[in-house]
Amino acid sequence: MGRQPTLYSFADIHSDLAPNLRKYVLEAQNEAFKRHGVFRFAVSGGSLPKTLAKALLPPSNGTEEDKVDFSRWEIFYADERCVPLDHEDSNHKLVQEEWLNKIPKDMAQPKVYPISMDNLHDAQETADDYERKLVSVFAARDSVRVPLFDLILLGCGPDGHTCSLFPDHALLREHDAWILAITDSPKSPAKRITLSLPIVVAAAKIGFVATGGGKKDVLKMIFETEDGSKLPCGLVNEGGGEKVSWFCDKEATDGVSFPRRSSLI
Ligand SMILES: O=C(O)[C@H](O)[C@@H](O)[C@H](O)[C@H](O)COP(=O)(O)O
Repeated sequence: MGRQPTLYSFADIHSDLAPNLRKYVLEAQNEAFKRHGVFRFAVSGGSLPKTLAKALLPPSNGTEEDKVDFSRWEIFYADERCVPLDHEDSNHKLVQEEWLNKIPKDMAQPKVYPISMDNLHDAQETADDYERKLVSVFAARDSVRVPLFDLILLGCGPDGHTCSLFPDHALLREHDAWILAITDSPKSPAKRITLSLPIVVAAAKIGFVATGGGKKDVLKMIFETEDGSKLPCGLVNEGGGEKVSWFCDKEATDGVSFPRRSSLI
């Protein structure tokens, strides 16, 4: 049981899921500050940036635990689409528009590491370039052999994909590279860059945010079936165990019998 992820189910995104997600992210931030003075955080696209903005943009309640100190945040991407960074399909553009650009200008700003799209036609070179970037940022500080993110926040696709790791794809068996290129993604656009599964499960904490009735079938599958445990989200559950938390609403967990919690506050 100790190796199981935690599944939270909230009544409402705005008044319930968002404040709990805030608490979770800030706990991860505070633990990371104690460990090494910075907070290294990776984020993906989809509906997540909007929910993250709901969680993190409201002002602090004044307590030390609730203080967001962006001056010590380093933000990375869990996955990106191979399009220019100002293209409407770009995860970086989405994260900027939904969240980062809304951080009040009189607050310290986080350091953001977008996946450079200077070499749009060569996805592998783009992946290698981001891996070199991670080597320089992480290894310089901690002399680590793998990048240990303090927190990675992910979405869950209706097919069970996460990051740009898709069901049954050969990239799920990649164990050496940190950053992977996919050129045949079943979800458009076909060319994408993604963290590899071993890097995701190495993180100190891994959070999923999955909301809406469109997620209930895949959540039932992930939490309750053998086949679901082999989907990319199921593999993160298996590899990350108790480091994994799911932030869902009641529509997404409708009919899921895996034990649920309704608050971490
Ligand atoms: O680039 C992408 O396509 C996203 O990063 C992708 O992995 C997303 O997180 C899931 O598809 C869930 O998306 P929703 O939260 O919008 O369902």
